[in-house]
Amino acid sequence: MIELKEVTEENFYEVIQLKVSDDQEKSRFVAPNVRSLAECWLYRKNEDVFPYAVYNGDEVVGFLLLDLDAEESEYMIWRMMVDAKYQGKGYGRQIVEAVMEMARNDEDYDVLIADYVDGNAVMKYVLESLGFERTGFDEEYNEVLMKLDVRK
Ligand SMILES: CC(=O)SCCNC(=O)CCNC(=O)[C@H](O)C(C)(C)COP(=O)(O)OP(=O)(O)OC[C@H]1O[C@@H](n2cnc3c(N)ncnc32)[C@H](O)[C@@H]1OP(=O)(O)O
Repeated sequence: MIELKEVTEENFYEVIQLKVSDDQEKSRFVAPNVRSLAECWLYRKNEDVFPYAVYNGDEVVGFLLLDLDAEESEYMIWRMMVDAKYQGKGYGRQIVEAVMEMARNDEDYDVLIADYVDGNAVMKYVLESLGFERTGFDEEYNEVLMKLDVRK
């Protein structure tokens, strides 16, 4: 079972050392975690971006970046990744399920969105199998836009 914990001084180095596979990196499925953390600093005044270290027991196995849009009542999985050596063990699915639970427990929010780069078969499968539906395609970023109504 995974656990989401705030990124702190304690786990920061582990988080930035996490890596996806070479193929996933070449396909640009996700930005490096160090960039995501830099973006958290950039947008810190908005107070709506939340980076998490994903733990399995004492080990940091992945990273999650949430972006909350209160006006649109939307939770967004901006970025998520599982280190290449921990992939295929169910952690990716558990991350999405954990965010679904957070959004459901937050009465101000109705919708969860997550966009993936076209060709990311694992992310497509995980989101579709959890009930997300395709709402469009972003030509600029080559991303499939996915949405889940968490109130249904
Ligand atoms: C919003 C965004 O951030 S989109 C970007 C997401 N991040 C990335 O793509 C970065 C690189 N990839 C990763 O970090 C990981 O592969 C993740 C996060 C996408 C998935 O994490 P994992 O821990 O490997 O996933 P998990 O073990 O939960 O398996 C997911 C499912 O995909 C299935 N799967 C594996 N390979 C494939 C494939 N090629 N095609 C379709 N499904 C597949 C698995 O069988 C599993 O199915 P199940 O849940 O029914 O058993």
